[in-house]
Amino acid sequence: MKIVVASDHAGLCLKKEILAYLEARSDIKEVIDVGTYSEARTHYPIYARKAAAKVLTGEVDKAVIMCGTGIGISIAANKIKGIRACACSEPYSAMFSALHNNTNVLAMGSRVVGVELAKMIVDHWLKTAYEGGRHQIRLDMISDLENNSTIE
Ligand SMILES: O=C[C@H](O)[C@H](O)[C@H](O)COP(=O)(O)O
Repeated sequence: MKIVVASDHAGLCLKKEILAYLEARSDIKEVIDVGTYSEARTHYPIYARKAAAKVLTGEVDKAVIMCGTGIGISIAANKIKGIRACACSEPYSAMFSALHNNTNVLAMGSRVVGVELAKMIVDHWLKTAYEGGRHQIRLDMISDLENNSTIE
């Protein structure tokens, strides 16, 4: 499996920890870090977009993205067609986002979760496969929203 990681300045410290954690795992073939690389204040949509691009081109399988809360960067990622991002601060939601929603992006907040909890969230997310079945009609409905998002 290949993973891209990304963060703004606020998520940088957690991203460094998660990057090292993923690189140490034997089941992860490659981890790509698309920034940010310094603590200089920046803007999370830039990094949501960079990570999403890697997922959508198929260069990587999934993305783990971080900002202060995980909220802004997940909102940005979810604006990109084909991205299903979840912002998680506990493992249960991460696991069910994979099982039911086939999420391809996991967002976390470095000002919200500690490093060990974040690793546990990543573990549960990565080890859980999409269940398909009844959930696919809902994902198809989400795709319809992406293609026709004007609400009358
Ligand atoms: O949802 C937004 C993120 O948490 C940002 O990381 C946060 O807003 C950045 O805040 P600041 O510019 O005050 O570091």
